[in-house]
Amino acid sequence: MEQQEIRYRKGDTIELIITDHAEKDKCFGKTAEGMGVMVSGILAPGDRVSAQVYKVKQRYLEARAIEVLEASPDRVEPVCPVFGSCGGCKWMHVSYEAQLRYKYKKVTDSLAHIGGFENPEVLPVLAAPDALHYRNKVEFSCSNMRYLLQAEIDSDALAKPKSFALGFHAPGNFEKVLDLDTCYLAKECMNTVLNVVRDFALERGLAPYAAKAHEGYLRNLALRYSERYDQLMVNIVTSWHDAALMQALKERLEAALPEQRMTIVNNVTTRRNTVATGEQEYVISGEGYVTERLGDLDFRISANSFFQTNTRQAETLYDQIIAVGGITPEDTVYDLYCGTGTITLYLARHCKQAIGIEVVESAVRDAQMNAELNGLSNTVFFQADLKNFHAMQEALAPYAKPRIIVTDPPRAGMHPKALDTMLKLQPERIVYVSCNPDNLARDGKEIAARGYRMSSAQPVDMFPQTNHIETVACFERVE
Ligand SMILES: C[S@@+](CC[C@H](N)C(=O)[O-])C[C@H]1O[C@@H](n2cnc3c(N)ncnc32)[C@H](O)[C@@H]1O
Repeated sequence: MEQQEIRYRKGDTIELIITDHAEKDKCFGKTAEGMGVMVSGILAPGDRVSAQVYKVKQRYLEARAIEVLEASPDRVEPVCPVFGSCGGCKWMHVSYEAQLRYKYKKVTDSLAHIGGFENPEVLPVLAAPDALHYRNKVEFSCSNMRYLLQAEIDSDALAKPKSFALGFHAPGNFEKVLDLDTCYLAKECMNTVLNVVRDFALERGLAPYAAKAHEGYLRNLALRYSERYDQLMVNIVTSWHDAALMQALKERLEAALPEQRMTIVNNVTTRRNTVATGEQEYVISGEGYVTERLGDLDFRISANSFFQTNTRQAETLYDQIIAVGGITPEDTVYDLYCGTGTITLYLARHCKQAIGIEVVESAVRDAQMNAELNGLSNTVFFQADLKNFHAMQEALAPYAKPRIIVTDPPRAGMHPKALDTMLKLQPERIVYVSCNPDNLARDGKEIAARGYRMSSAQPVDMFPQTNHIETVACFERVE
């Protein structure tokens, strides 16, 4: 008898097995009849779930998970009680071993399917030594609209005021903030500060920032921690400066953390956006920056400087770059998208000349200062948009041609013009550091088409409990 085709309709409840991760925090699944489904929900490959269809496409369905009927063996109990409501961690519901497996698969799949690399040889992911409390920087937001947890909505009992929250933005919501007392990715001293600042703000009746109305005083609490020197930076971002209030808060923080080396700064901004950078900075106590050590280099990090957020894995990542770069003392090396020059300085210890290029002016200033701090005089930094890399050749002419180019672009990958100019320089080796496997694969495809062979791809896990993965890919010129 001929099998009857099943017709799916919007609103149908279906049952399916989750097979893989998909784009934008969704998962792929398949019904028993073999129909592909893109499902949203906190899911893991191996889960059997029921879901409600909300879109019927010609070749697949889109659905929202209703219930996990049978849990994947990868699942574990998340340590954070607000996991799922907070957008910070995406994969706390699966074991760390499973997270590494998923990340490995993501890099391999992207290189194969987008990059066209046949059976790409991807090395096992270098796991982070700490799966929790690894972040050296956390930015909390303050809002007059507290995001309510489902349990609170269901019970109608509000344990805290609705009109004040200090924590993380609810996923996809620029106004509402989930009030937190503990972030499991932050250091313990950061959580202490979070609670001291909240208590202080509530006691004093400080007005939380209202994003839509663009009013209120307290906007963000940005914290940085230097592991090597045990220094904490507390950056209170407000809409105006109130010296007496800052003094009182300083005393409160020092009383709560009497042993902690601490610097307190107040960044003031009148901008509409919710980014935690100020137009003006007031140093309330200490030096106004922290110093961190990577390898045998010191880096001075001020409130608004970029620095890798996982210190221990940053060292692993940079060691990988040196290991695959094959750099000799005669080499000139370019470091494209150099940020505050951390990679450039790492490279400078091994080569004759290291040249960093970066668009953000303050980052270039930090890079120059850090080169001085470490006595590395064989570095040069250019402030430029790499979209115009081709127009920089005259400025670069006094320096030797680079044998090796390191590139560490933002998530979007390299601008096509920057990629083209880099390939026209024909370095012997390109070390591509990427935080986005899809764009690494896209750019890697072009690099391979222009006469290079991908000789290694090493994923490094900088962000446990999230779906992010960093990869160091090495390309060698063959033609
Ligand atoms: C992933 S970060 C790399 C930072 C640095 N390599 C490190 O490890 O600390 C990317 C950097 O690219 C810079 N950037 C973004 N777009 C750029 C552009 N068009 N031209 C030059 N630099 C750019 C950003 O400011 C940022 O510092």
